[in-house]
Amino acid sequence: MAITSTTKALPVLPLDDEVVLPGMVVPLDLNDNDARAAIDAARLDPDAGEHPELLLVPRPDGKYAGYGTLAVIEQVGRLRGGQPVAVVRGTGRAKIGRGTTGPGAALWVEAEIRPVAASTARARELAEAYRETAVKILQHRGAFQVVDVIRQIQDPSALADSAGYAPYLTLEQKLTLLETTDVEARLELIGEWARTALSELEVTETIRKDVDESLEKQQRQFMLRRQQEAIRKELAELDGRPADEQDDYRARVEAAGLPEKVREAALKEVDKLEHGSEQNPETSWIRTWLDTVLDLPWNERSEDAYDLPGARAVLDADHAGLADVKERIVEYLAVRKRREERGLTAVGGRRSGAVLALVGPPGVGKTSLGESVARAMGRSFVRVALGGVRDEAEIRGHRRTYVGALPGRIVRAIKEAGTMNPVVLLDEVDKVGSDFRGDPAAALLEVLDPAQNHTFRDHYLDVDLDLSDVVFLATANVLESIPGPLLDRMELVRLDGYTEQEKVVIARDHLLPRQLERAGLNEQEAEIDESALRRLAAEYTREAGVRDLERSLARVLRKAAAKTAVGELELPVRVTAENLPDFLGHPRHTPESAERTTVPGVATGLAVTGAGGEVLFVEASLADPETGSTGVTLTGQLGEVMKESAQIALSYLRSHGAELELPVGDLKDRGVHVHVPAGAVPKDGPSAGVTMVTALGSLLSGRPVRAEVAMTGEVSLTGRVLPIGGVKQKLLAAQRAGAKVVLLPQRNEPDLDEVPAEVREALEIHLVSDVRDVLELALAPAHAPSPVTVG
Ligand SMILES: Nc1ncnc2c1ncn2[C@@H]1O[C@H](COP(=O)(O)OP(=O)(O)OP(=O)(O)O)[C@@H](O)[C@H]1O
Repeated sequence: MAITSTTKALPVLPLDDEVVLPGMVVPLDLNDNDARAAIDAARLDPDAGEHPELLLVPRPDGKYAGYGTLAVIEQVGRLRGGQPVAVVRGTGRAKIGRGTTGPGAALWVEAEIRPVAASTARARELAEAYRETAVKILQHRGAFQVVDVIRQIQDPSALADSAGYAPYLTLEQKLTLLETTDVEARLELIGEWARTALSELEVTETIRKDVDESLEKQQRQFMLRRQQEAIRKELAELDGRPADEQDDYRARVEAAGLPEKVREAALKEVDKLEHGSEQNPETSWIRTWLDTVLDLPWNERSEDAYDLPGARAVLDADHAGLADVKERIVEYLAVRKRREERGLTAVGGRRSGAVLALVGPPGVGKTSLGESVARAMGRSFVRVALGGVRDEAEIRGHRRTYVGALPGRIVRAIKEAGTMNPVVLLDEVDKVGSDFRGDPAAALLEVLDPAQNHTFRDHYLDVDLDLSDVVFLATANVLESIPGPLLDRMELVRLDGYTEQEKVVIARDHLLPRQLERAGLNEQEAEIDESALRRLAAEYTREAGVRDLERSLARVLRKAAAKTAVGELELPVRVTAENLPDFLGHPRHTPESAERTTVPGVATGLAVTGAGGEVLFVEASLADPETGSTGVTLTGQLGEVMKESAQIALSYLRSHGAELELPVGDLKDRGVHVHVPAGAVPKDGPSAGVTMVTALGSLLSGRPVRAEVAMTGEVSLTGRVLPIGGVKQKLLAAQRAGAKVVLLPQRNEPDLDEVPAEVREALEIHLVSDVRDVLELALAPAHAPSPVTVG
């Protein structure tokens, strides 16, 4: 029932949510009433040939569009599931005319078929531009088969209509394409929309890529870290090491509560670790470093618990005697406490009182006093041995780039202490040397300087360490050997040594109980009475401190234990002065002055060495006249100053010998030999002056030196006796050595106050200012036999 060649009556298939353009092939669900009615109607059309036609008309929002797509039914059948479908193919555009009638239940309209105009050059141009854009879009989406299809479409109009499949077009846009019958106009529209779509696609693509990349990096890092961890664990297991959380440095650093700067530095190293391979040698350095950092007690502080009477009680409990030393320590604590209470900070040129230095011979309790201070303050205690340290790196560590680099002793001490505010005892600061490896004393200075030590930097650690809460104490044997700048920072407390009585008390109250315990004996089983202790101190040991005394006690107790074990003795054991040789053999230290000074030319001097006070003997003899030398020969490891003393002594006797009625003529044509046997090498000093003069005077006069006399003092060229140091140590030594008379420079009189009364009473002390008096007092009367017996 054709109306015109270009107008056809056709059944309408309304499309509510799609637009089908010419050229498209679409399936239609025949369960839909409208669809089935239209398909049925088309097939009922008597004019319909092999391929019945119908009109697909968009009906957005329930309103029919003005144009529809002419379509042929390609196939009607059922899907595998039994669902009835028809496949239709769009073949052209038609404008919808007035309604008409036809078979079936469908709506029939008259459709004006719009023929496709012949393509123009402009249309082809637009078509190519569009094709390019469309291909790009398809390539973006990875629809490569569709790309082939698009490339094969020749007709510009058909190409434009292929956009019906494009997912980026809205229904509205597709409808517009349907209604735009002009091919060029349609290509312009679709070209424009496609370009917009493409650029949108490209932008989203870039964004996605960016996002992907960073996401990917994070994910990859995460994954790699996990893998690395797994590998490390496996390696650890293969090596038989436990694979624990110790390996998770990141977590450990995060959990450690490090100071911010330290945390940053540590995380940087963790990063390196996580990016490095297990084989990289740096990896093990980094781990060691991280372990060191994590081992430091960054947040640990012990609560200061010192009240001053309490502190004094602790000091008293740990040490016998030392009243003045304890007082100084308590004062020091009092000042410290007051400063802390006032919140006084280190800054501001505070210099004195920073470091308490305990100076004295070995075994007088310097180290154990340090421990007591820590106990009194309720702090942890560490000892840093500085003896023989010559390398700055010992104090401050090696840079990490060194093979086998380690942190310095200060950092190690803090680690050992386990708190940031321990008492650190710098032991033997006088034995710190310096050489080409830098100056350890300079590093120590920085450690001790309150203005600098809150940001102490160890070369290895390389992060600031706050040492301002550390209490530093120092010990030294010899004051003079402490490097000057360090000495400047120190408040000195001298421990000169103990008298015999003090040693007895220390032994009874402290050393003996400790040694009994070590020997596994109790007080009932073994008793060492005071007479034995006194003899131990006097005849078995000769020292300023009590170290040998403690060792001797230990030996006595070991012997006692052994003797009881073999049945030689029965418990309880009682050790007295009399039976002491049964345990220790004969005493080793008997007074030797008597035998040494029997010949003229030997005098007993007093000196201070690193071990405390000592007696020393100066021996003089005249050289053979044949040698022709008239000078002085010195032997016995004498220092420069001692040599000068000998020269001065000689000069003095040459010029004043006659007044002293000494036959100094001998000195004119005969050389003199002065020898100081190096029993204990005294430290260099001028205090042997009087001893040298006495030895020479004795030699020239033939009068021996009185055995019970010991002396010390510098001599000037005019024969004046000048003051010397170490009076207390020297007097203690004189008493230990069994001297009865001591000659001291007059100007040292004030120093006698420090000397324990016990010692002053035991010795006959003469204060002299002229060397004549020395000779007078020291030389035995002329032509009289020297008194050989000593009290
Ligand atoms: N006054 C004292 N009271 C009780 N014990 C003491 C006293 N003096 C020293 N001692 C004990 O003597 C021993 C030696 O002391 P310590 O090791 O502290 O000596 P030191 O002066 O530090 O020696 P060094 O300079 O060689 O380190 C320690 O066991 C210490 O407890």
